[in-house]
Amino acid sequence: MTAVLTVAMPKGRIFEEAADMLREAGYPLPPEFEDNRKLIVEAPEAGMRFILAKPMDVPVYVEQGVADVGIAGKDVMIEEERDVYEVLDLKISTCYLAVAGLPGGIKDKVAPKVATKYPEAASKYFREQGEQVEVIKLNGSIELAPLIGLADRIVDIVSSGRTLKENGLVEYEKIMDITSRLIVNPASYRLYSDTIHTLVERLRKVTDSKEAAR
Ligand SMILES: Nc1ncnc2c1ncn2[C@@H]1O[C@H](COP(=O)(O)OP(=O)(O)OP(=O)(O)O)[C@@H](O)[C@H]1O
Ligand SMILES: O=P(O)(O)OC[C@H]1O[C@H](OP(=O)(O)OP(=O)(O)O)[C@H](O)[C@@H]1O
Repeated sequence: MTAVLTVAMPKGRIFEEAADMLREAGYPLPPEFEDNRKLIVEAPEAGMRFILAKPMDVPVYVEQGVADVGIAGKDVMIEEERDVYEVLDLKISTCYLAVAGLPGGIKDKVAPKVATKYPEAASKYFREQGEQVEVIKLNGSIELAPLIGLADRIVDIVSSGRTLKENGLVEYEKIMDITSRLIVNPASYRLYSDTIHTLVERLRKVTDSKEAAR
């Protein structure tokens, strides 16, 4: 039997690309899907029910089992480390996580301050590099921190590189490439294995055909 899946969708940047991809995969979403402020949207023809969440919260809904599947950036996955299965790289919302700061930033400072929206990911990265840093958590406008002396470096997402450039900052090192992932609640994966398997395979076809067209 085909189950109705509850899907945790990230509001914001990823939303549109993810919705387009689901449509391409053959899941008809209502035309008003994109332009209302409802947080729960039924899509019976797709056999889905969507909950629209803050990107950072998507793995929480999926881990807790109130959503069967979800779409989350790899940045969110490494920051949150939730008990969910990451089953497919959707290859959308491409960007990367990097260390940046002022040009010629002091490299040999003891325990430099690092401002970031990703304290766990940043701490892990510097630990692996064998470098001691003091991590300062911010919620946005990360590029401000080195400009006003709050931090020596930042760990943040880079996409076009425009924000760094326009604020006179430079990239020191790339940490990792980021794309969005399809994630699944482990119990749902067992309970609704056929429906979830079909979803994964259909989405995989879309990513593969996009890859082939490149
Ligand atoms: N230039 C970018 N900046 C930030 N995130 C990006 C960028 N490009 C792609 N992404 C992806 O989009 C996700 C963030 O989306 P979005 O900016 O809508 O959410 P947010 O960070 O919670 O924003 P806000 O706090 O402003 O609501 C990230 O998890 C990342 O995977
Ligand atoms: O390389 P770019 O294309 O310039 O994109 C990167 C910028 O976009 C994000 O910020 P966002 O717009 O989400 O604002 P925020 O500062 O509120 O997080 C990110 O934190 C960078 O600041």
